[in-house]
Amino acid sequence: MNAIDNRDRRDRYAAGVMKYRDMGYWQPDYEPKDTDVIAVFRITPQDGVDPIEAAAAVAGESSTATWTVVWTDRLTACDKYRAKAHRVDPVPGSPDSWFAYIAYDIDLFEPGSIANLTASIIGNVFGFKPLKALRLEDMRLPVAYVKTFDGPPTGIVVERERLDKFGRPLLGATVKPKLGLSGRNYGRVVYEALKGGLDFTKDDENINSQPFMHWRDRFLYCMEAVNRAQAATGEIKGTYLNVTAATMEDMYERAEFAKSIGSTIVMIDLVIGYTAIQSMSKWARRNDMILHLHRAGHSTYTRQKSHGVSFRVIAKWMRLAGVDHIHAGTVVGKLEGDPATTKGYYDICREDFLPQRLENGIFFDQSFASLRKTMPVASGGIHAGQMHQLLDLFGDDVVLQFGGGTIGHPMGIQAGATANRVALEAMVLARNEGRDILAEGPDILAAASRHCTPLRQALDVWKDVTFNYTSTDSPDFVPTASVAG
Ligand SMILES: O=C(COP(=O)(O)O)[C@H](O)[C@H](O)COP(=O)(O)O
Ligand SMILES: [Mg+2]
Repeated sequence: MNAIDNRDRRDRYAAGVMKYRDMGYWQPDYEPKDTDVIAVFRITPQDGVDPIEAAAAVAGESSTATWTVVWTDRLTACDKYRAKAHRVDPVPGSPDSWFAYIAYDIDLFEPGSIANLTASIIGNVFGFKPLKALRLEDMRLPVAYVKTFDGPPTGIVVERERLDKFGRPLLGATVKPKLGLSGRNYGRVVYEALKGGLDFTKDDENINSQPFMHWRDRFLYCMEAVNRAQAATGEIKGTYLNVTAATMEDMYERAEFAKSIGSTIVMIDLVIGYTAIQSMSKWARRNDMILHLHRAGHSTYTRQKSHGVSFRVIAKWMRLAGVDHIHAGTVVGKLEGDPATTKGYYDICREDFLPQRLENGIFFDQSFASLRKTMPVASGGIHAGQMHQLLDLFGDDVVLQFGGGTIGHPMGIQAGATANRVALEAMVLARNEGRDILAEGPDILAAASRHCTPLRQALDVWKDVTFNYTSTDSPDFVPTASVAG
């Protein structure tokens, strides 16, 4: 039944409770418009709940509906404003769950607001009783909507120009231990790591302004370290100063101070929320600063296939919201990261037009309408012995970040940084010479380590360290045939 039938039926607006599919939220013949937002959810209905009714309910509750018929619908262009579930496919290998496609008219969303988009799409529906679980797998964001966002303030191309570094991944390190260092000792770590060969160091997600180190101490000692390392090496260096704080006023104060003492980059955590992220993005754009986003907290809702929001959706939202860097996984390191799924995240950050790639979890063609590109960051339990795999997986436009894998080096932080820089340059050279770095990687590293003691020591300590566990979030292929309504 389509929306027109609904309007014509006298019983459509009789008071009482009616199935969502009968209220017009299931329209199997609906052809999404180019300007529609489309979401694909993985729905796991409660036992006995029809998947089509469940899909219609998600469409209803994420757009205009409530649990009972309301006559005030008739005061609106309700056919237009109702989200339309239009396709439901079984999830292969998972008999209890279904992929439901839902189209939303663009007029349902305020331009340029992730807060508004998410208040609809992930607002009420995740707690809906007829569903055991619900996951937002992917979204098609129409060009007309993408164009209402500013996107990354700096982007990959301009970041490289400011750094004057091209043709290789950038190298970074998260300062460790995460908590407890004084400002002066913290600055020492930054200096050693940058002097030894890294491009960036960074604050960890939970370093803000604690009793052991107030933020101004950290910023001042870090910038002294950056300036000294730049002078010593003749290269541009940076350190991501985490401005995450309790209020926007505090974050602006910290960001202004970072800029005033010469930092090129500031950092925020995902936990500050979408509106705060967009505000900091506007600030970074006005102030010619690179904005680094640490995705702290994301695994609470991205990691399980059956419930939550895929990180590929968060990555799309963050490119629109406008961050220059985003943590996107390592595949080989200590944290969750299926190779195919992770490739999808990297493509979202770096492509201007991303075609549907079901094997990478990408359900839709997606144009980014010339928004600048976000630099993905590979971080979490990586070391020099994996350099061939990292370069093969991620290519050049990535920051490879070795925290423990720099600071834990047996001969010290500078040696750890040198090991990573030499391993990277040896691998880039081998790749550029046309060698098969994946197959020959260990030999290439071993050869480079003959002339670089720090690299030899790094390989001796870490070369056998791997994190081989089953991924919790791999793509499920989607059949082309849909279930008839
Ligand atoms: O502190 C680290 C890594 O330190 P180390 O290099 O010592 O393991 C970061 O918080 C993680 O990368 C976050 O994870 P993700 O990057 O997946 O968001
Ligand atoms: Mg961390």
